[in-house]
Amino acid sequence: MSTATSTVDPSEVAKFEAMAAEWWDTQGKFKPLHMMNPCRLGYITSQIAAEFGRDLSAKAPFEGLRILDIGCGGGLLSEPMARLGADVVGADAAERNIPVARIHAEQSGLDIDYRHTTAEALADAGEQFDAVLNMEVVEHVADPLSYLTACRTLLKPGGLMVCSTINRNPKSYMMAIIGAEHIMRWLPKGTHDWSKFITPDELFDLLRGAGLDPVDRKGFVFNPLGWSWSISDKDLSVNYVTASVKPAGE
Ligand SMILES: C[S@@+](CC[C@H](N)C(=O)[O-])C[C@H]1O[C@@H](n2cnc3c(N)ncnc32)[C@H](O)[C@@H]1O
Ligand SMILES: [Mg+2]
Repeated sequence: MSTATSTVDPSEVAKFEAMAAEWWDTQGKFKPLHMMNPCRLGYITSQIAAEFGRDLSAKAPFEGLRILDIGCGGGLLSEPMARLGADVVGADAAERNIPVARIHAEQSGLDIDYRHTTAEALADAGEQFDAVLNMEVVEHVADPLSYLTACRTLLKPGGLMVCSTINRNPKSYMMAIIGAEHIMRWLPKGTHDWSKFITPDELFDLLRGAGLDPVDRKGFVFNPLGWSWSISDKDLSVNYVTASVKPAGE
């Protein structure tokens, strides 16, 4: 890895190094992310289309857009962005994720630039993007404000960041830790540290502190009857997502 690694929490990254081989196993440790994917992709694509005036029914609606998937894991979000025509960089602090993501993209006939690096190192190198996907990462970093500030630097003026994480309250402890790790055993015990979860108001404050304008927030809600996820305007009690923009002219 290149230069600064200040916002990387090595113990958090080690958890993902240990699970790297399982990224594309829909029944494996990343089952919750696979189950969430249609729902979160609906949100991400509609936010990007709205910000950049794109028609999602077009053949390659994101053509000409440069998108960074920071904390890309195995590329569960990078791949659909590339399919929509975007020029995608996927970056992750866990080295073992990168070959897993690369091989899967190759097998899928997709050209994605996967790199073992950090937001800080990309920012130091002067890289800039139209959109940054920052999904389920901020609860795993050492210093959320510095990390989000690096992510802001990575956006072009007028660029969009979509950032999701997990709320911090008794219900999120029951659902994301007791439910997902201990009862369903979707994730290894200890994957999430409840104290690192962030409330939506705290995340909006952090985003503003990083110099971004938060413009939207929605909940991702798991429905155990339909075994599916949906978007909610009101229920941000466990999983949620935000959209924010870098002011133009900066
Ligand atoms: C829960 S996974 C989310 C993966 C992907 N964003 C998704 O939603 O499908 C979190 C990922 O963030 C990575 N990560 C953790 N800390 C990071 C950091 N400081 N910089 C970049 N990636 C990081 C981990 O290695 C892991 O792949
Ligand atoms: Mg997480």
